[in-house]
Amino acid sequence: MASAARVDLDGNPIKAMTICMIGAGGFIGSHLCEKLMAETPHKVLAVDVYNDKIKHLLEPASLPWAGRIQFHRINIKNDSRLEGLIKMADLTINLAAICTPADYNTRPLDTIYSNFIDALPVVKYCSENNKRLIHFSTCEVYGKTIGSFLPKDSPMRQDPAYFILKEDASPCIFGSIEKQRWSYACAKQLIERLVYAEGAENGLEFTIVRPFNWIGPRMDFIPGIDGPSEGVPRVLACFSNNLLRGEPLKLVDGGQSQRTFVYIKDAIEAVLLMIENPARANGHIFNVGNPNNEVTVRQLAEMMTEVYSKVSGEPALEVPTIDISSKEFYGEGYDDSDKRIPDMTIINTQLGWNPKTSLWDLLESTLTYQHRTYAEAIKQAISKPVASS
Ligand SMILES: NC(=O)c1ccc[n+]([C@@H]2O[C@H](COP(=O)([O-])OP(=O)(O)OC[C@H]3O[C@@H](n4cnc5c(N)ncnc54)[C@H](O)[C@@H]3O)[C@@H](O)[C@H]2O)c1
Ligand SMILES: O=c1ccn([C@@H]2O[C@H](COP(=O)(O)OP(=O)(O)O[C@H]3OC[C@](O)(CO)[C@H]3O)[C@@H](O)[C@H]2O)c(=O)[nH]1
Repeated sequence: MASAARVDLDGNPIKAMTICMIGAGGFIGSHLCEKLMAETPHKVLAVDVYNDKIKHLLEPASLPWAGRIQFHRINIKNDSRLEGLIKMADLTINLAAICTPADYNTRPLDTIYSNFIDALPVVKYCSENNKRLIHFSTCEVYGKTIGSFLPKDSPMRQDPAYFILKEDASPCIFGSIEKQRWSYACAKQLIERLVYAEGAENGLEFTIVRPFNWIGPRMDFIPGIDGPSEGVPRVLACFSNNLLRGEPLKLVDGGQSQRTFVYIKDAIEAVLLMIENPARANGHIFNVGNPNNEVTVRQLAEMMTEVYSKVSGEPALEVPTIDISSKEFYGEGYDDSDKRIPDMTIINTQLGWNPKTSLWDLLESTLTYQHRTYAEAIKQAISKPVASS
């Protein structure tokens, strides 16, 4: 429950605020709403087109935080109520986006509109009404590392200067225009530049968040269960789906790309610090990730296989992985980030935040959730006879 004497990092009392959270019904939004309801006195105006992932916070009316969270079913593309909600709030957090890589090269227009055009009014209303904005960008704005352009056997590839991603120093390196994978990163980069320029020219109080592969319960969907059968979610849900169905995990282009994964609950702590410490967070761009949790995608698949066997009690598959080309898996125009290690200096200095949870531990709690939530539904779906046409 909310404690009476909450203070910020400088020892000042934290005043209760109203937060307009756009995209509140998604993966990150649902965890942020949960945290705000359970541990703070703040009010949330939760904006989204869906609310399935926050239903447990909205009903029943007897919940301890009833009255502090209100759901507004609004598509921000075309709804005049948005400006009113931003005006009512002290802070706006924009999470709304198309952010699944399978969409970037197959629906590049929707991706660019969602990540740039649809975010424009949010920035404009915040700027015009002198309202603070926390905008969610992505680690994908870094694109590829400088090191990836060096010869494979170059010793410079081991030098952190060629791969650590630093908010105020690293360049944004994308592929050619035909590689439409980069439509998302490019749209996110341009909206970051716009937010930054609004800060510089018009005094907008802003914070930009660059999440580095946050994972945990409620991420995306399991195809054919709570999402389209042919849909392709992000890697955690793809691999969870394979494990639940007892089929090999598909390694795109050999699973050689590297990622650092951070537990959603650790990352939400960082966002709460930003919310409650405006003087330390305003004007900054923050990497939020866990540099200690780096693996190749192949290693992730192997670890998830082992953890899933432990939490489900089922034996691991004899052939746990199969290789698939990116063209076959994602289609024409896919490309990839080779490696993503966040520099943590800025978030450390400004907010004193550090991630805590190891990859093994976060996979254990997440796959326990996946098994409890989906195993029975998958069993039933598999045993159902396919309708003849
Ligand atoms: N999860 C990660 O690791 C990660 C990594 C990098 C960046 N991000 C960024 O963080 C943000 C949230 O990501 P997430 O993982 O929670 O994604 P998500 O897809 O689970 O959540 C996005 C939410 O926005 C809503 N939304 C989209 N368009 C909308 C519209 N026009 N009007 C109203 N609502 C709309 C969706 O319905 C969804 O609930 C995104 O901006 C994403 O680019 C996330
Ligand atoms: O079945 C699969 C699915 C994916 N891969 C490969 O895994 C890597 C990671 O994929 P994913 O988590 O889906 O996405 P990215 O990390 O590439 O991009 C995301 O990062 C942040 C964000 O902005 C939002 O979450 C988004 O763009 C990748 O190499 C896939 O090819 C696989 O092998 N098998």
